Amino acid sequence: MKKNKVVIVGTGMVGMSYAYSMLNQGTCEELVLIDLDKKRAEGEAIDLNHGLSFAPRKMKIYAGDYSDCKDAYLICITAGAIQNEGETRLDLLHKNTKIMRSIINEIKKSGFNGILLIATNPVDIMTYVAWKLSGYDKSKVIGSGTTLDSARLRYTLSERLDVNPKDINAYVMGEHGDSQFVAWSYAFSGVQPIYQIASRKDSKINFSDLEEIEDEVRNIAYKIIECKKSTYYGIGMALTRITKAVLDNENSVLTVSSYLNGEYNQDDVYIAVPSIVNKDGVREVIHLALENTEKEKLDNSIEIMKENISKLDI
Ligand SMILES: NC(=O)C1=CN([C@@H]2O[C@H](COP(=O)(O)OP(=O)(O)OC[C@H]3O[C@@H](n4cnc5c(N)ncnc54)[C@H](O)[C@@H]3O)[C@@H](O)[C@H]2O)C=CC1
Ligand SMILES: CC(=O)C(=O)O
Repeated sequence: MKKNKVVIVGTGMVGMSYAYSMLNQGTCEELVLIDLDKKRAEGEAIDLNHGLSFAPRKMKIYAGDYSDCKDAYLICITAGAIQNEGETRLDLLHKNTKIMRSIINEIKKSGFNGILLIATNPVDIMTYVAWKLSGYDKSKVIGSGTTLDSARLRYTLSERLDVNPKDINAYVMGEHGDSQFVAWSYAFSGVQPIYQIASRKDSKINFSDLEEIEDEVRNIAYKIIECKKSTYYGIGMALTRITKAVLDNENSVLTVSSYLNGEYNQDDVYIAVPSIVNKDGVREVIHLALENTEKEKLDNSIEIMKENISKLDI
């Protein structure tokens, strides 16, 4: 296995935003692009290569096929249908399960033995599907989960509080979808709990603002889709962040879709919870002592995931 080789399956808007972000950050040494539309992947590879003189490191970028998966360290699947205006991510369930099945079959045939990162929606369920069909280790199959939503939350809070988003430690948990929620009891601006900030009379935010922010973060993808049909830069950078955590063996805390095996008193489901990510994938699921209402929201998300999984023939 090559330690710095990444394959992207799906060179649409999400796949290419991810590739462009990795090129700009110098995240890997070798990058392979695979798509059903081979010509598209070929054109994207040529275009990216023309940016190499401006990139922070040398990279080998080319359009390939599934035989290139064999020695890759990480494969990210970004192939799949997108939501039409008004559709939820869950509306993509059957279409994208079919696509996922065909891709996983090919990846398995290649002899791949690395980390599988899923972005295709509905991402928590697609991660479960990828795991189930591949038979790979639970910890080596990861979904992007609410990494993007947590970044949206950090940005929104940073704007309201006028604090660098990097200093906001706050997490969106549960489904990457309509039932997601913010774990406010674990949200901090620097060293200050957000609850404490919201309870101060002279504060920039109050408790009703927190509800508004949570709602905004939950629904912002719908607004982007209404404005420009799909979202891709944010997820491209979120996927780069996760990839870096794996390739650099970072042990970083990210809200990826992780397999629950007793944590939060739940099992046999992938859902977004803070997890420690390193070279082995998810090293550890962090089991937070959530407030009762937060735990109910997590359970609700999990119920929705399980109900939808039960509709699938996998
Ligand atoms: N997890 C997250 O936070 C986010 C997930 N997404 C999801 O990412 C997925 C991709 O979105 P976009 O890139 O905008 O779509 P897109 O339509 O721009 O690209 C999809 C690509 O997948 C390819 N493809 C389809 N079936 C394939 C197969 N069997 N094998 C190989 N390639 C195949 C298509 O040829 C196309 O190039 C969607 O499901 C979308 O909902 C989008 C944004 C955020
Ligand atoms: C489309 C999508 O899943 C997002 O932007 O959150």
